[in-house]
Amino acid sequence: MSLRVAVAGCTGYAGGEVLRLLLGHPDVEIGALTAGSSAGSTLGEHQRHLTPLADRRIEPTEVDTLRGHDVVFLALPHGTSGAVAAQLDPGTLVVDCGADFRLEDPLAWEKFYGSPHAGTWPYGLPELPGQREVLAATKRIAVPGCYPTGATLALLPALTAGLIDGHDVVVVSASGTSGAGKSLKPHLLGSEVMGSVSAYGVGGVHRHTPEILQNMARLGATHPALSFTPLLVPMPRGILSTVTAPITGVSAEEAYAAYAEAYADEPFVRVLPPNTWPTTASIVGSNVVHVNVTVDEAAGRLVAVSAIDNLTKGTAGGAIQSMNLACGLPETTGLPMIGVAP
Ligand SMILES: NC(=O)C1=CN([C@@H]2O[C@H](COP(=O)(O)OP(=O)(O)OC[C@H]3O[C@@H](n4cnc5c(N)ncnc54)[C@H](OP(=O)(O)O)[C@@H]3O)[C@@H](O)[C@H]2O)C=CC1
Ligand SMILES: CC(=O)N[C@@H](CCC(=O)OP(=O)(O)O)C(=O)O
Repeated sequence: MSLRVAVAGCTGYAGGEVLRLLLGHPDVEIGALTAGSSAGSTLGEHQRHLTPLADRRIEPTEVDTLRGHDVVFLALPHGTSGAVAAQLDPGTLVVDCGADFRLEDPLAWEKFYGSPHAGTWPYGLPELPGQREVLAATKRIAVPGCYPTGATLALLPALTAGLIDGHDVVVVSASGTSGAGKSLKPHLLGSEVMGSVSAYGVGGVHRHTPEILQNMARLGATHPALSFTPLLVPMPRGILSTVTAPITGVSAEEAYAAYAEAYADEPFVRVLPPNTWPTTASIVGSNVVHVNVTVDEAAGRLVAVSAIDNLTKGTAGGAIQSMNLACGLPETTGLPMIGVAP
C-alpha cells in the first residue's frame, strides 16, 4: 500500500515530528507540505533535521492543495482545523493534531478555549478500551493533547481495574518546552527557561483539564474530579506525569499486577520493573510510554508515574499509530520503539 499524505503546518514542531516519522514509514509517500507565513520558502529553512525534504517548497494552506491525498495531517493552531477539514472529501482521512475536535462537551470547550465548539471526532488514543475498533472505522481523528496522553495512560489500569474511583485525582506533569510550539513567547526565551522549573496554568485552568476528565469518565470514574498542574522544565522534549489518588485495601503488589496485566499486550506501553521509575531520557524520540505504580500506604494513595515524548507518543507518533489503524495497517508500522541516549 502507498498512502499519499499531506501535512499542513509542516514548519511547526508537531508538523516536523509528523514528517520525521512519515519519512520512516514504509507505506507512505509524502505529498503537499503547507504552512502559513512560511509558504514559498523551502522546508530546509525551517526543519533542518528533515534532510531528505530540505528542498521541498512549502505551499499555502489551501484546500485545493490538500485535496487528492489519502491522508491529511493538520498541525495548525487551535481553531484553524475545522474550516479546512469541512472542505476536504469525506473519504480522505483527516488527522487533527490540534485540540478542535477532542472534547465532547461544547460547554467545556467554550469555557477553556473561549470559542465556538467545532465538533467531536473519534479520539486518537488506541489504548482506550474499544478505541481500536472505532479508529479502524473512521475518516476523522482527533489526536489527544500531550498532557492528556501521559496522564490518561498513567491512570488507565487504576480506573479499569477499579483500584480507584476517580473522585480525587491529582496530576502534576513536567513538560519540555517544545509543547508550547515554535512561535515566540516571552516566557520561553532561553534566559527565562534555562536553569528554572516553573508552574503555569495553576488552579484547574489549563485547557487539558477537561480532556483528562473526559478520559477518566470514559475509563469508568464514577465521580471524576481532578486537580491538574503543569510544570515547564528546561528540556526540549518529554513529559513526566505523576498521578495520585485515594486507594483502600489494595497493596503495592496488587496495583503493580493490575498495571502489568492491563498493559501486557500494548505494543507501546511498558510497565517498568517494580520500583523502577520512568525517566523522559529513556523515551525521547520513541513512541513508547514508560509507566510504573505503587501505593503510598501512609498517605492512602495510589501513585503512578508515566513518561512520554510529547512530540512522539504525545502528538505525531500517536497520530500515526491512529492513522495505521484507520488505514488497516499494523498499528506499529513506521513507529520507533527505540529512544535516543544519552
Ligand atoms: N507541540 C506539542 O507538543 C503539541 C502540539 N499539538 C498541536 O499541534 C498544533 C501545532 O502545534 P505546534 O507544532 O506546536 O505549533 P507551531 O507554532 O510550532 O507550528 C504551527 C504551524 O502552523 C502554521 N500556521 C500558523 N498559522 C497558520 C495559518 N493561519 N494558516 C496555516 N498555517 C498556519 C505554522 O506555519 P508558519 O511557519 O508559516 O507560521 C506552523 O507550520 C497545535 O494545534 C497544537 O495544539 C498537539 C500536541 C502536542
Ligand atoms: C509546555 C507547553 O506549553 N505545553 C502546551 C501543551 C501542548 C499540547 O499538547 O497541547 P495542545 O495540542 O492541546 O496544544 C501547553 O501547556 O499549552
